[in-house]
Amino acid sequence: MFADIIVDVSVKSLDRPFQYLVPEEMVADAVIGASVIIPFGKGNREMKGYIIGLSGTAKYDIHKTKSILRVEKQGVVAESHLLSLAYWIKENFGGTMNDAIKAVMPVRKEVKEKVARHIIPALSRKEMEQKKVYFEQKHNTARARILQGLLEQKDYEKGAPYETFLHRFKATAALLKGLEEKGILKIVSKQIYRDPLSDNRVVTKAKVLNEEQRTIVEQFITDFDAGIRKDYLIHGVTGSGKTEVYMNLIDHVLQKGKQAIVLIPEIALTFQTVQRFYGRFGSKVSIMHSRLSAGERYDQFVRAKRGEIQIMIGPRSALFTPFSNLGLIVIDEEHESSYQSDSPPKYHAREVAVQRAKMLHASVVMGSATPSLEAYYRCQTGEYSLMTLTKRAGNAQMAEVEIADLRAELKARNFSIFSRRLQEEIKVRLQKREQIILFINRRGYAGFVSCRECGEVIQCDSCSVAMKPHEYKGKVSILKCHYCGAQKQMPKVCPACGSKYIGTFGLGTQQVEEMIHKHFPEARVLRMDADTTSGKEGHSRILQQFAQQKADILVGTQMIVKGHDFENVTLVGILAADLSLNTGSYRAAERTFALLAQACGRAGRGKKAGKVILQTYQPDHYSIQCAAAQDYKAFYRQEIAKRQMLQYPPISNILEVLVFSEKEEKAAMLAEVLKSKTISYHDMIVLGPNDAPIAKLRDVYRKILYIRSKDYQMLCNVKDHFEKFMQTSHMYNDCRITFTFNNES
Ligand SMILES: Nc1ncnc2c1ncn2[C@@H]1O[C@H](COP(=O)(O)OP(=O)(O)OP(=O)(O)O)[C@@H](O)[C@H]1O
Ligand SMILES: [Zn+2]
Ligand SMILES: [Zn+2]
Repeated sequence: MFADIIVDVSVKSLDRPFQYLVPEEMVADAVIGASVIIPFGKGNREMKGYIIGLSGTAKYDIHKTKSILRVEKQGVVAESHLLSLAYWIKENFGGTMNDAIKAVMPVRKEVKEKVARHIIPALSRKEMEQKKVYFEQKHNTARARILQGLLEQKDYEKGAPYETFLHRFKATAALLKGLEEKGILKIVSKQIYRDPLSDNRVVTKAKVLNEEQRTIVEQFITDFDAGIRKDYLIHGVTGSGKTEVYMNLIDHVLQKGKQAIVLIPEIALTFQTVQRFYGRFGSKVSIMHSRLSAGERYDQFVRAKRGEIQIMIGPRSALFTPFSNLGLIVIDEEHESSYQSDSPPKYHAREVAVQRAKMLHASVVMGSATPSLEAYYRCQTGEYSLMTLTKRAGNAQMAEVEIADLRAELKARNFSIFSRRLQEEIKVRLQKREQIILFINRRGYAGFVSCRECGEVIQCDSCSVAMKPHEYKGKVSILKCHYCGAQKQMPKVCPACGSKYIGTFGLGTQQVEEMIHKHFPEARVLRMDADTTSGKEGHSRILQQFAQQKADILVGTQMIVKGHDFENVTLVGILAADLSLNTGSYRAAERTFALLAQACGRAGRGKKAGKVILQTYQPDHYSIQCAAAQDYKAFYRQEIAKRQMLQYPPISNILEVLVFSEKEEKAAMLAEVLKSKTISYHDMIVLGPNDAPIAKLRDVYRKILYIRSKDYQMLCNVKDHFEKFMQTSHMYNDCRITFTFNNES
């Protein structure tokens, strides 16, 4: 037998299968997905590889075909469908096959499987009792004691650890072995897993669903039981009880003997969310997150593969949990940009989930209060099925939102970062001992030029995105569009109103904390940003303190708007709502709307009514207006029209090609060469090459090309074409390229 093997190196020139002979004694273990050690290259260096195919015929001279040295038995063998999925990822998102295999396989570095011995009864309880009495009558106290020990166990069938018998019941190895030989008990080896969920489980009962929730659950169940699998999108306003719906769907899928994966953004993976699933499903659930060690993560995959858990919760990577009978993939907060991988293969979890579900005849349920334009657009075209939750669950009302116009504050000579209305409201809440969240929109911090008097932002005339200031000798002199490369001089006065209050500015969390202490010295403040959350549990520690009402005000960046549920929060202040409108990305309006609508959704989730003050320099912008009205559909209509006009995704597709080299001329030259190769393709718009937004990183220069086409497959062809070129042209050996399709950030 012969095996096709991918070598474990992410080098483009080795990115093809190599054929090896499978020695007779390894045939049983050399299955597709197994990892193997092979002699590679002229020196026959021992390398690791993965079997991706098997066949009976040799492709090359059989006398020259080398043999596999050994099959690594430790570890999970990737399901063969996961390998097909890896291939699909490579084809659709770029990167090497090795990168893709790595993405779908659990890490197995530094893994030592812990094995412990366990004693289980080999007789029924009744027989065991009779045997015990028999030994007692024979005055064989040691044996009787051990049998008594087995009978005492809470769960008789499960027995107890070997050690327990040695210590508590004073057994000896010989004694236990003797009893095993007599067929009274069994000594088994069990693998010990690291379980990331602690045992302090609070059991939570399922809630009685409201009508909207029930409708969704019923529709899903009807489809599911009829064998219909679909990709659904639940558009449910903040606090509408989506999580409760997911749990009911999962419950049904589990009852049908299938398993479920729940994707949630890493940042939302707090004790709160996990506790809800754990409370409902107990030990059927496992989690995956970046703070687990490689070994712990690996263990979770092993448990899934052996059928010991039925639900896996985690970020992107949990998508590849090797369940044997997957029925459902839930993607919570579907709009989150963290679902796109930022290292090769730069796949999008939404697309991969849909593909994996298709391969396994499973359903996908996405949910969001602010769906991505992609997902909602696909509901319009009929690709996804739309389901909606229009009301907050359990009687809570949507918060009332007020816009505070910062231009007017400036006119009234209020130079504070808090508008007058926000100051009033903070005072009231502090008096009432209700809690406050102050949210600073730090996306796009200081990365654009705007007017403090009229709110005008300097934009590129042809791309409709904010232009990026470029510093020269510590001063901003020119502005550049990073899509098309257009340049403008830094204006001295505002082109719209003539004001001289024009420039770059931003706001930090620390600064806000200081201002609170100045304005409201009695307030207890918690700050949540990259500095305060660096520790292992920093994140959840702060949230927990706030939930226990140990502070009046929580100040933070985007990380505080994600899916948290604090019932005593009645005021949310959004300090610089429009900063993120100006990141220079075509997704800026979408990101801003989502961030603001989610932030508004944090207020008034309990019995008390909520209020939001949204401070902005651009009160008329549709992102701000629609977020304040918490009107997703109105936002979608305007945004999709803009995407249509400018041919941005989801109407069209954008392939971003990054070219890296330590020599700037070399990177620029390669980018030009690649651009020239696109001439043979039709209906394609190529922008650039330009400096990438980060033009130089760790002494490596980065040039960027944007290629737009309505036809995704055509962009994949271009990618293949570029990859082939890179493999064959030695001139650019010192350069590297990566691809990103329809960038999410
Ligand atoms: N049927 C119900 N009856 C009573 N309370 C409910 C019901 N469903 C959900 N809830 C409660 O409503 C609150 C909001 O629910 P949940 O967090 O699931 O909403 P969500 O849609 O996920 O919100 P977000 O998108 O803002 O994170 C929770 O406290 C939840 O326990
Ligand atoms: Zn102006
Ligand atoms: Zn431009």
